[in-house]
Amino acid sequence: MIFGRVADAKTRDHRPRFLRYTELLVYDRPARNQSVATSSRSLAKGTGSKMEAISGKVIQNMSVAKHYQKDRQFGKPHQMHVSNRHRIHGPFPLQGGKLRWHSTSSLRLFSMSKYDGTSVNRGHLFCNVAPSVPIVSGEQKVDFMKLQNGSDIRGVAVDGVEGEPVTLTEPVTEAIASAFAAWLSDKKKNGRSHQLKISVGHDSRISAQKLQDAVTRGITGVGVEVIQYGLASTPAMFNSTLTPDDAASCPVDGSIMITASHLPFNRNGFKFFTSEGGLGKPDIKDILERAAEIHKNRSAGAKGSGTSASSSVKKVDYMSIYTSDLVKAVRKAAGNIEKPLEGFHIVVDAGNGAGGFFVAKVLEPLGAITSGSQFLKPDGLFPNHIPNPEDKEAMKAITQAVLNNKADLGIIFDTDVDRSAAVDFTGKEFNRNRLIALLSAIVLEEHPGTTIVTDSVTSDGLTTFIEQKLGGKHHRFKRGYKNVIDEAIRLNSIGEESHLAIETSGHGALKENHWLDDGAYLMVKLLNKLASARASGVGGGSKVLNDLVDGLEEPGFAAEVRIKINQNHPDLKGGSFWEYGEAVLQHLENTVDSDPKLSKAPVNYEGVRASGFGGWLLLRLSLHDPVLPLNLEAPSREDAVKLGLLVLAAIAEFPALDTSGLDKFVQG
Ligand SMILES: O=P(O)(O)OC[C@H]1O[C@H](O)[C@H](O)[C@@H](O)[C@@H]1O
Repeated sequence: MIFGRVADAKTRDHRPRFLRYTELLVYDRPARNQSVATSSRSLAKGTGSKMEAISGKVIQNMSVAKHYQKDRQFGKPHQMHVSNRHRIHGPFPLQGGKLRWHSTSSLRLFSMSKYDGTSVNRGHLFCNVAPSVPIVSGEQKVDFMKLQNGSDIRGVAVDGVEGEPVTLTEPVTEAIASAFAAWLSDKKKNGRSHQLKISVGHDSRISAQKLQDAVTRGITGVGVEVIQYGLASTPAMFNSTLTPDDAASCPVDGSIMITASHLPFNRNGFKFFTSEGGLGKPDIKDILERAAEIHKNRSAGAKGSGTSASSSVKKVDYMSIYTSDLVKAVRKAAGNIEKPLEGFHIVVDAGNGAGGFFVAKVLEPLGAITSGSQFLKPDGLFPNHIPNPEDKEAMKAITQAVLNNKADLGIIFDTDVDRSAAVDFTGKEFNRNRLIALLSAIVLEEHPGTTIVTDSVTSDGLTTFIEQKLGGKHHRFKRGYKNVIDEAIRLNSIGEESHLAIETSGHGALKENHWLDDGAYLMVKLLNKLASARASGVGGGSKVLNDLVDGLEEPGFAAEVRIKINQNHPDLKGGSFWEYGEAVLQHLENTVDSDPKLSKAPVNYEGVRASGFGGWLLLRLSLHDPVLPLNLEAPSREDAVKLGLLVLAAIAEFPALDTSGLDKFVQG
């Protein structure tokens, strides 16, 4: 039998306005107890027909015309249909523009994901429908370790982008989920009196449902209970391991969020939590090693997950529970007023990620006017802009919404709501250093003198602001939200009080909120300020927020240039890109030491940071990629170019570096 699937996709990552195409994936679907290989072979051998050519293959580059209405203002449904404008490589059962299929075969067309409110409502088109089964075909060797991305797991979950084959298949996902359950079971084996429970949630990606099903099979297959939250935010998932709630079976023992944050539509991944926080790199490595073993055994015919399912699956509307705490926090800050935001006009841009809940479940119950909010409906193709506060287009979109609606405040989230940024009533962004400055001002009012931990690419002006204006201490640490949070926890453990760990990327965590990395909670801190200022009679609406960052010196010019390391270049001499990058950094450090125009930062935790020409530069190794990101800030572009030229000269003797971006930058 043939099992086919059409996955909707975009031709270019993140670019909503480009042509979309649809791709047909054809898999052999073996009869019960029949191996894929057998099925495939007999199919090919038996008929010699058209089916032979497509047996077991993924047919790519099929362009299916469809009409798609942009969901610019929610409410407009997506439309899609298959027409006769097909460009197919290889035989395909189409006749007169309609899909025709072999009578003994089944074809399932997945239309674009369509969501409604907080519950996922996928539109599936079925032709000669047969129940889908876990796809186990074509899985050869899987390099599980390559799925590790720092403290997350990330992979390709949807076919459709050339050169990016699916790595997060359903069997791989099942194995990872089983491995997490096994890891958790080992961790909790002492003193446990109940059956383990794991909550599972996902963002708006088109592969969410498929992976949620596979994760559920993987967990229940090893006898652990699953509580599905459906569309959720990453911080809500962590919260479910902490906050008691009987109806929701909370706290759960562990939690899995299915997300790839702001990455392109075809990716997906997992974040794992216990009540101790997000799992770190060594835990992820452990889980992937276990998953590889499980997958190997299952592929070799050992009893698979799903077949031994013995535990239950429960569905819970957890976002309602989680958001009620956010609402309570704002009411409390305003002296228990029911609608403390009455009269404030606040627009939200969820970028079609998971953050749309903030309007109906947080702002509206608090009395805010939310008209003009945009892209609240989840759509895993991200048709409007990338849900990412670091993205210029995204920030432009929310800024425009604030100005068009004459709103008091704009709020923007990333896909899974662990990051956020805001825009003030004048259209100025509370993002990067300015967001950190604002949160620092709020936190330092509550905890005078406390240490603010930030990532490494924060500005000199921010340090001056935190230390001289606010009377706090700025601890500029490393890039990476987990690094920043862990450092703040470490400081507290050695007696240095810290209440805020925050990155320029919009990740931020507060001690008062269990060091939960929560974009929604960061915004709640701003709402608290608005509500409490008004409750205490301070006028001026949202200007109270602008006043808090008054005096922050902002650079005239800031840029990040990412310099790639060609891992296949002979100059690496068989070594790793990491070693090569370290050698580049050492060389730059020597150059800085001997250049009177530059002075090395006295305290620095990663890469090389130096001041010069009224600004600063930081060259460091990326956390994940064979890349050396260079950050430059200076009073003017001209000064930043001078810094760039010095770096360019220093790294010229490393031919494995692709300096084209930096060349372009210095040439203007
Ligand atoms: O080191 P880079 O490649 O610039 O990436 C750094 C970023 O990686 C991930 O996206 C993390 O979630 C961020 O916390 C971190 O800032």
